Amino acid sequence: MTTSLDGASLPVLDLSRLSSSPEEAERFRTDLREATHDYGFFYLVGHGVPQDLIDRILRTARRFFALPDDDKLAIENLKSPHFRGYMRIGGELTQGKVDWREQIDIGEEREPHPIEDDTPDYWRLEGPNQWPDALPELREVVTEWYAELDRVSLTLLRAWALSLGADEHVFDAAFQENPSSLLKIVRYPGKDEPVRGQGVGAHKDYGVLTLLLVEPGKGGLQVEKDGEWIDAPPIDGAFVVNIGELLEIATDGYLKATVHRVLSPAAGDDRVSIPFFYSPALDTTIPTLALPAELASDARGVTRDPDNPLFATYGENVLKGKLRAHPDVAELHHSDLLARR
Ligand SMILES: O=C(O)CCC(=O)C(=O)O
Ligand SMILES: [Fe+2]
Repeated sequence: MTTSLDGASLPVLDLSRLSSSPEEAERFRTDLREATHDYGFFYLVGHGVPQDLIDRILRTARRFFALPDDDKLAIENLKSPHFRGYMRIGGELTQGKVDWREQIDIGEEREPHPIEDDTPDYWRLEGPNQWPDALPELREVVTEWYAELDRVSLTLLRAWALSLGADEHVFDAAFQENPSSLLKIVRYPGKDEPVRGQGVGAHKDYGVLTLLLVEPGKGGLQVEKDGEWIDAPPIDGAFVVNIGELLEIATDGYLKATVHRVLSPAAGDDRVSIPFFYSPALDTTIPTLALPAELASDARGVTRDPDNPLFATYGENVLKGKLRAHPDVAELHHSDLLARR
């Protein structure tokens, strides 16, 4: 069974069960499948990411946001055609409304992809990061974070594959060469308002799976379930994990990319969170799994929303999201794309 912890509103799964007996590993995989079929969200413990690294990345995040504006704006995302770098409060839209958060977006460190006439548009997302000169340790800790979270993510992805009756390695190829994972380090400032407003608006994540770290004690994340919002406060030492649109596509809706949002903290408070979006190469078209009959009968089909078309090619799906969320970067660097779309 899934562990239950006081106050946990979502299933809690212990990843170390996978390295216990084969029977226990099998039970873990069933729990994983059920949690992501029913909720699309769960808490992950037993993941093996050192607490010291968790503390260090949270501390470094706080130091980054405490830098003078000039240091942060030196790496503003408006300077990057690849949507990388620091975004000031008000720079982002979800469902056409302003998100009340500042953040730094960091991707895989690459050279810009060569662009010719027939190059698919999404290759524009590939390129270098912008790192803050004023905080060199950010790059060090983020590099370690990527290595740890890649490991946890691949372990989860293989467990999903097995639990869905597929080959354990069915998704491996897409993640081995040129993965395009993305890390956001986010701060939600407090706001004085009668009803808690939009920290980040209701959305689904674009990719495969998200590992979210939230500062202890900082609520605000809400997850949609049967038309209601469930609070998902952080549990010390646990990640909040959710699946993205690509796994919904891969399973014809058997697994669910669940809508979630963050409410702004109250005035005088703020909240730091660090979502890691584990993602394949931009030109990956995610394979559709042939589910065993007993699961296939529970597949709900992929969500059809005219305001949010889902694309099976990851680059298309993420470019859709970036152009929509960061219209200022899009206008500045990709006006030709906007005109064409
Ligand atoms: O900050 C959080 O807790 C969640 C952020 C999120 O959902 C996102 O950036 O996609
Ligand atoms: Fe999200």
